[in-house]
Amino acid sequence: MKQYDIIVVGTGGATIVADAAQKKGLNVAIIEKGKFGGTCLTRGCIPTKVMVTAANAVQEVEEFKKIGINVNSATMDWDIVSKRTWHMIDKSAGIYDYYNAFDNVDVYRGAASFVSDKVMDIHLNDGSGTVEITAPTIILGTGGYSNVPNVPGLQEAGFLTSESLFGNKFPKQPYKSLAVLGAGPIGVEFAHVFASAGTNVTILQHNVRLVPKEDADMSEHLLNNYRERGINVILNQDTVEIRQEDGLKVVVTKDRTTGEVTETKVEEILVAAGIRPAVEELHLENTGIETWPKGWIKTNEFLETSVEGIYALGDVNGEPAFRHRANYEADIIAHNLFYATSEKDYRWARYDTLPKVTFSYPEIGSVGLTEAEAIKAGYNVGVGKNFYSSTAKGYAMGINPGDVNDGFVKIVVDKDTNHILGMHVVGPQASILFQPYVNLMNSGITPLTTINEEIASERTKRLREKGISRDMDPRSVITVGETMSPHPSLVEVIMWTQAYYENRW
Ligand SMILES: Cc1cc2nc3c(=O)[nH]c(=O)nc-3n(C[C@H](O)[C@H](O)[C@H](O)COP(=O)(O)OP(=O)(O)OC[C@H]3O[C@@H](n4cnc5c(N)ncnc54)[C@H](O)[C@@H]3O)c2cc1C
Ligand SMILES: NC(=O)c1ccc[n+]([C@@H]2O[C@H](COP(=O)([O-])OP(=O)(O)OC[C@H]3O[C@@H](n4cnc5c(N)ncnc54)[C@H](O)[C@@H]3O)[C@@H](O)[C@H]2O)c1
Repeated sequence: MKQYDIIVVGTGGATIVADAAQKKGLNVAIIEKGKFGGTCLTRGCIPTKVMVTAANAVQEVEEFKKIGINVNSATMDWDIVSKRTWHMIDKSAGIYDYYNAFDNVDVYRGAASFVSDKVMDIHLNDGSGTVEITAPTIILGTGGYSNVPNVPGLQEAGFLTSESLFGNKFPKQPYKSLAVLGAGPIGVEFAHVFASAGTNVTILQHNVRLVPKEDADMSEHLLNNYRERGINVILNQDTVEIRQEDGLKVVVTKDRTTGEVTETKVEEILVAAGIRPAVEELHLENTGIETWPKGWIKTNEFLETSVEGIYALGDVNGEPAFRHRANYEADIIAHNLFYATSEKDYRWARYDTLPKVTFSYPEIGSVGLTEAEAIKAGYNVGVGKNFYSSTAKGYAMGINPGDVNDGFVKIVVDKDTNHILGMHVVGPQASILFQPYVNLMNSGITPLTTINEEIASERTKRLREKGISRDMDPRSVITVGETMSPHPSLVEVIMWTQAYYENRW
């Protein structure tokens, strides 16, 4: 059995740990069963944002008239947008070559499973058999998959998920009509893309709101804008069955309150109903790794699992699923394993300053608690709102009070301390606007906060007992490097100067 210093499973965010280990000269095994680069590059953030950027341009042209620019309506050149999308997905091939070139790295194309706590079997993709390897340190960054609801007739009718859309079902031209099941970030982003490409889009959402994880005011503003531009949104629906009729697919849904039945006849169905963790193939039952009921791997603030030396990061340890969260967690693991100068210098994860962006049109950017969450948490909540139209720049952009696209900013404050609890923006460039608040909320003296107390190596117990804290000096370039910024957004242009300055990644 081949022995390594570290095994890294999955080539999304986990590659940050692999990079650090490689640079330290350790013997590294990287295992990937699918496309190198993981979800974000090959079927998630990057291809969707290439398409969303084109869709944004189509919508922005419509707004030019308001500021005195006469142009014809824009149309999307599907072939060019598709080529640009696949140009990014195909970058995956270079990642294998990159890692394979290092003498101290072995790259395995196959699915990893646990034989016991520190021993893994790799079922090689080429069918040549299995390889057994071991290491004292194992990093699990296996991500997640689309959750496909059990709806009668769905499998028979056929459907898309983000995996198959960016796989063998990528359309040669936009669909004539599309039903999107689910209106989290995936649903509303694809609805925007296809509606901008000329597809007749219907969103069928289970919840009473679009993007229900965001502040309710954001959902309402997005709903008004989607309906205004002709996207058919039907909320509060249970999907009852799918029928096939005249070569089309009929989605039968029922209002969860009134029971009213709606039939939506479309060319294609996109399922965007959340994700589940990629754990089945890992055979965690052969280890002491504990999971939550739906399979997410339990981790603590140091990203440790319940087996010492095994860490889990990114989508596989729970939601919300963001590539910048996976990167942040991987950076913490890499720091603690390879760069920390003493135990006092150890880093830990905090999630109250996690930035979130939904690349809908308009965009939504947020950090921290929603108004409802803050009230539920027992704070003495104060709220402030400001509309784009109240500023000179808003006027210059052609946004007037009362316009359906008059976006706004909502701040949620603890009135007892004046501390910012949350910041929410909906409107043009929302993905950029809220970042100063992420930096502010992430700075100051930060005490270690325990996550999942029962998961604790001896070192973790020691650090918790000591009650260490970290000085997040707001003027320090190191603090910038330890602050998350939403991916993929223009904020990264400024935030990542730190990474290049420090030669961090
Ligand atoms: C359509 C879509 C759009 C998105 N847009 C955004 C966005 O704009 N911004 C954002 O921040 N996030 C976005 N996300 C979420 C983001 O893509 C994920 O949160 C992120 O990619 C997760 O990274 P990860 O490192 O946890 O896992 P992944 O990137 O999923 O990597 C896991 C890898 O592990 C491999 N693997 C799994 N099991 C095994 C095994 N047993 N053996 C070997 N290999 C294995 C998989 O093949 C995969 O390549 C989007 C997701 C989707 C689906
Ligand atoms: N911009 C971004 O950063 C970005 C983009 C896409 C995805 N992501 C992440 O990826 C993950 C998955 O995204 P998502 O949008 O699938 O998940 P989600 O869980 O946020 O949303 C799924 C939505 O589907 C609805 N739903 C569930 N079952 C349904 C059914 N049978 N019929 C109709 N509606 C149903 C739910 O009410 C929910 O609002 C999330 O964690 C998200 O944060 C992030």
